[in-house]
Amino acid sequence: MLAMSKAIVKTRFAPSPTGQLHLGNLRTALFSALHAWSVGGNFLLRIEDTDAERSQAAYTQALQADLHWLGLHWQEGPEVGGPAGPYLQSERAAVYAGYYRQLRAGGQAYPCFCTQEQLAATRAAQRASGRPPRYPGTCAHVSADEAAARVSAGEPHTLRFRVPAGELIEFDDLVRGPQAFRSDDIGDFVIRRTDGTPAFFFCNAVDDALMGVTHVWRGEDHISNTPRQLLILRALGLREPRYGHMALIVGDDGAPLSKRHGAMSLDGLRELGYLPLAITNYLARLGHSYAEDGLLDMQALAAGFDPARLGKAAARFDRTQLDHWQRLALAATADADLAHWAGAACAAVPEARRGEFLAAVRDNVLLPEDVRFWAQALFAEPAFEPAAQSELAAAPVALFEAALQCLPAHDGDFRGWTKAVGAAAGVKGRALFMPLRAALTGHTHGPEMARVFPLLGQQRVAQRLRAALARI
Ligand SMILES: Nc1ncnc2c1ncn2[C@@H]1O[C@H](COP(=O)(O)OP(=O)(O)OP(=O)(O)O)[C@@H](O)[C@H]1O
Ligand SMILES: [Zn+2]
Repeated sequence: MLAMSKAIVKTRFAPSPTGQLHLGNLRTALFSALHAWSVGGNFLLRIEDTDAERSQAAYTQALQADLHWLGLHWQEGPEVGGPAGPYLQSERAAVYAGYYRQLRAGGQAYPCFCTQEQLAATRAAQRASGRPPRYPGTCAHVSADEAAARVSAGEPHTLRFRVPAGELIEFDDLVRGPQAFRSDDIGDFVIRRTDGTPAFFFCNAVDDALMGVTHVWRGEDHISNTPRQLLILRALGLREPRYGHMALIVGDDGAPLSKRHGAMSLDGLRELGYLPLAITNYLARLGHSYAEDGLLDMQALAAGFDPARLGKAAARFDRTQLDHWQRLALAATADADLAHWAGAACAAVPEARRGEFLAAVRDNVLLPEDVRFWAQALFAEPAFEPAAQSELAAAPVALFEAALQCLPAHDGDFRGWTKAVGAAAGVKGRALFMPLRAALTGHTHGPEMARVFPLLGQQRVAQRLRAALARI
């Protein structure tokens, strides 16, 4: 019997290690991984570190740590290896050399000896006459002999791809549908820089093909690169992946998030205390819709992922939405894991009381800075907010006197205590609870008083009641 061969989906994330990853980069990584995993395929990581000046090994390490932290573990790439390595482009020069030779042998690439100054002058002249800047083909007709002589003489040169004339380059974008570009609008472009390093168009396209990537998900900043990359692949007879160009994530200023422009990095969000589950759930809903509104783990995010649900509109980074997912992610965090998350934010709380404290405030915090706020308010000096001050001012003195009197009989028992205080002072409901909350915490909102009360302890409660009396 003939076995049906089912093509395995392979997607990839191919960042340049030139800065800390931001949410724009990470959504691309997330959707790539989710697409592969949604159909039992593989997710590959490739490091595009060909720009020696801007690339740093520390960023390569950092981006791998970021991906692991989010749960985006790749099946092929650095650390795990695979059949198509190495996965750092800086280690693939020998692979590229063979393909450069192939293009040159077929006349599809040629050395260009134009200097930066010459190229700049040409561009300026083209702009001045209203034409789009494009390489005019100066070196395209240098004879093979002359070119060889100049190369052996050590004349600096790039390698350019010879773009065929009069072709229509078409592809069906996974997000944006059918696309068509005229080859006549594309000047012969550089595929190897003067220093011998590969240009993006070239190594990115060649590696996708050699690594067996079936679907390239990337930001729409790359869409105009795609026809060039298809030309290279067609010239080399390499397999073309499908391309999907997603709308970019923009910041508050409307500009796309970018490493260069110092977008808030994942590292920055982690420092603030955002949880990986909050970030993945937030990103998965940014430009993609799920039937499910609740928090989903990576497996469920993959199961519900459908490329057909990707939107075309640019998405704006929205902290309020992120906070919504942070709230859900925090609610899903076990009590035992909260102390680690809160870290130094609990410093004001005696170590033995931290578990109890975190259990009391967990529904009232989003980030460790909020934990710090309540640690201060409950265990150090509360900073009285104006609303709390007004509550104290409006409450009868008798209320606080009764509160002090009833205290010894109801240690740690908030319900019993407030019942007794209410009866003794003749107040109930809001008029009873608000002034007590204000006196004990300095605020008119916050964690459940039934939990705060035992946490404060009789002595501190008495102190604060006396302080309240002194204030009014
Ligand atoms: N603002 C953004 N929104 C969505 N995707 C983005 C955004 N910026 C970059 N990407 C995507 O992230 C992937 C990795 O890109 P790259 O490493 O070049 O990042 P970059 O932030 O564009 O860097 P740089 O600022 O150095 O150009 C690419 O697929 C790119 O399209
Ligand atoms: Zn030239």
